[in-house]
Amino acid sequence: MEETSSVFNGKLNILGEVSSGCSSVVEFNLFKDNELHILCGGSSRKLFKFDHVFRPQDDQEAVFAQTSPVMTSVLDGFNVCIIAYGQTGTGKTFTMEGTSESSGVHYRTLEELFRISEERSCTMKYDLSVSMLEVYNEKIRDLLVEDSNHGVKK
Ligand SMILES: Nc1ncnc2c1ncn2[C@@H]1O[C@H](COP(=O)(O)OP(=O)(O)OP(=O)(O)O)[C@@H](O)[C@H]1O
Repeated sequence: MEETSSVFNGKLNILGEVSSGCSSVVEFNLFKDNELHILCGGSSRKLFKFDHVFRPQDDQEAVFAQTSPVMTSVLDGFNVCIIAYGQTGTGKTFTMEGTSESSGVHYRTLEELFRISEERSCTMKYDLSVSMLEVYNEKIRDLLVEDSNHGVKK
């Protein structure tokens, strides 16, 4: 997914994917990384505010830089949940799992958790375990067993 962007009146517009006669309906405020503008036609627009909005040029490293303090807080006793939510093809798997060249949140988090637990090994002992579940069509499936119904492990 190759995108270029341009700065226009302090707003960031996505080009690239919209080069074939279409136009982007998403606009970012360059000075506020927590705002997303949806253009609704004419001069009408809707403003959504979040804790943080990633831009098209933000890579896996940028996403992990935001999420890692939350993820690693589990080692200090906090419960953490990160949910990738969105319609099909919007990049949930890419963001969470990534590719061999560009790993996502899962791999980076595990590396970081192991790194910190090693660093603290003189004073703390951590037991790390992983479970991976998919919720699809209101059914929960254990992704770490080959066939959830028969319990055959991968
Ligand atoms: N930030 C990104 N940079 C480059 N490629 C991306 C990015 N996000 C998604 N893609 C690509 O877009 C395609 C769809 O992404 P992905 O499979 O992650 O979507 P998804 O939300 O998990 O879809 P589904 O709900 O159908 O499983 C993939 O080919 C993926 O590699």
